[in-house]
Amino acid sequence: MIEISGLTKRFGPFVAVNNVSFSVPKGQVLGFLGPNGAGKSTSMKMITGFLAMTAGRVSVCGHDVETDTMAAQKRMGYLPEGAPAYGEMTPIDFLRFVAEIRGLRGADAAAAVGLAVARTTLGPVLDQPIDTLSKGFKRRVGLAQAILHDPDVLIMDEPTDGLDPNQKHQVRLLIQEMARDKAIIISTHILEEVEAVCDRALIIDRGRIVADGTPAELMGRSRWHDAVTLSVAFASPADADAAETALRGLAGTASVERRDADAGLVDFTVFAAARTDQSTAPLAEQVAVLAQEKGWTVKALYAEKGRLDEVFRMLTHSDAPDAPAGDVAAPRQEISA
Ligand SMILES: Nc1ncnc2c1ncn2[C@@H]1O[C@H](COP(=O)(O)OP(=O)(O)OP(=O)(O)O)[C@@H](O)[C@H]1O
Repeated sequence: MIEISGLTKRFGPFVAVNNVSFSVPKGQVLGFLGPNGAGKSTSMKMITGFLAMTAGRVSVCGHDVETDTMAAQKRMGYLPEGAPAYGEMTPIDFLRFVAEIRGLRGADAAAAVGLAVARTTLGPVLDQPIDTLSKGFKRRVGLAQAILHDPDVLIMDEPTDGLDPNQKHQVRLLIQEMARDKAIIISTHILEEVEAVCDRALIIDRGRIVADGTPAELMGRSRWHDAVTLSVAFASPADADAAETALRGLAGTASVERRDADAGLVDFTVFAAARTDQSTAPLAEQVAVLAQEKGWTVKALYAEKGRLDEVFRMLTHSDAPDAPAGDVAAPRQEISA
């Protein structure tokens, strides 16, 4: 439903988005991750046709965003960053206005506005000027206008920004519910959100894609992937030393960290070696079997899927200094009408 190839944006000599290509099929929620200034909002503005691209091509439901902008925008809902414009309007007037420009009339418009209001629980503030609303309600007005015409494609720039935990949960449920028959791109800084709602994540850094995979695949790149932490009570320090040696000797172990607590309680974190042979037992199982064989008094044991924040830090930079002007996709040839 969304096809993007070679998407590039320069601001003077600065390259904000650098030769980005990906596609999103129906039914997929794609998470767009990256540090501040990575190029997420700029990409979303180009995908939705609100910012001219320097090079590349974007097609939405078969419509070229640059040459067939209106048709592409009809199929899209867009939640930009920040609050909706027209702050002096009330949410109900704003949504009726959006329904009208989306071509909805009469009962269809009323039904669409009613459904969007219900889905974003805007009922209590419908008659209050948007400027006077809390950040969370402003965000929900933006969300309501994006979903109003039930678009096939939804592009949402930090949809849960400014929402309290209950509202975040509600919006994530709404995204999951809508995902079945839409292609959705969301940008977010909240890594739990990626695990909660995204089927796939793209990490973008300094305008380039640096990772593309399911949340599980990305977590698989973490040092913490399959790591096992266990707390064991030992009668003597010598027993703890022997246990550490045994843990280090397991086939699946890459390394072991040890933290001695009071009263003979020791925490071990056993990091997993890359599992090349799938017929060997997972590390958690190897550790559990060892603990049972040795008769350790295990107080707690858990395995981790991996840590997305660690993968994010590994792949991205915390700042976005000026990118070099070279090494950029060639500008697209002008297409004559
Ligand atoms: N109109 C503009 N003129 C010059 N530079 C711009 C313009 N718009 C964006 N940029 C620059 O492009 C880079 C990417 O910005 P963008 O807003 O896309 O980042 P982002 O990934 O959305 O960041 P954030 O997470 O902070 O929202 C930034 O360095 C930004 O300063």
